[in-house]
Amino acid sequence: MRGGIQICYPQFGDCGSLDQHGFARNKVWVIDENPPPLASNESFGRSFVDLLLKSSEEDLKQWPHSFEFRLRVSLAIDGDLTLISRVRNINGKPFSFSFAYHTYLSVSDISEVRVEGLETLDYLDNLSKRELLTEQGDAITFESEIDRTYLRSPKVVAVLDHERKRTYVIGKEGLPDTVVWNPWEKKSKTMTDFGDDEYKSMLCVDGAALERPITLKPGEEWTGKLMLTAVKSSFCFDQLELQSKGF
Ligand SMILES: O=P(O)(O)OC[C@H]1O[C@H](O)[C@H](O)[C@@H](O)[C@@H]1O
Repeated sequence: MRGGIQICYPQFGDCGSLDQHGFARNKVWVIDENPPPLASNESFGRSFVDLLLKSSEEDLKQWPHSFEFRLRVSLAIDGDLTLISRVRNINGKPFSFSFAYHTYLSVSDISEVRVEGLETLDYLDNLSKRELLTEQGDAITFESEIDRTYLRSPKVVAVLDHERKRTYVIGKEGLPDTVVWNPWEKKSKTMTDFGDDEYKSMLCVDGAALERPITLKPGEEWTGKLMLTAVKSSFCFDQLELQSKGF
């Protein structure tokens, strides 16, 4: 599966016994025809759909933990997209999982893109057996394959696309980590569902909970929220303005 925002649950990557990124992204989710309403302060100019996933018999064979997963996808009139994942343990025993919103962003030219907000952070380099390193640059730019998990990253990260004069602002809650991935030329050629040159016009920046898996006791619920907005690049990476947008 390529593109969009994939739900990686209950496992991210290959860190576990399940298939890469867990089973949720390969499932048919059910629309909740009667979802709880949006809070009154959130409902103006906003549409939403609630998608539900429960463990099937087949899932329980590979991952024996019953859960209820409610994904609320809501779109505001100005184009802001919010995804809220709620996972509830309906099992008799605690369970743990990792999670990511594997978010494909369309960019004009990856060589002209920079990511701000992750500088000076520690990261696990997935290209080097998850070695723990520290980001040195002022911002992240791209000139080769990258596959990193930035640890304890801030609530807001910005992806600046200079050529398109557009900045993606990615806000997150309940998701301590951020994955940055671009397969670059060599790996793209090995991916059968990905064009050889498609790496030039994409970047994945994923809000995630990876370093410390989430543990839920019976009856407990976890919430992880992602907010994605595109603004003109004249936009200043300014916390006050972000706060006014609800980040
Ligand atoms: O090819 P997929 O299973 O969709 O995974 C695509 C990529 O997802 C994440 O970004 C991982 O960090 C990468 O290691 C992986 O290659």
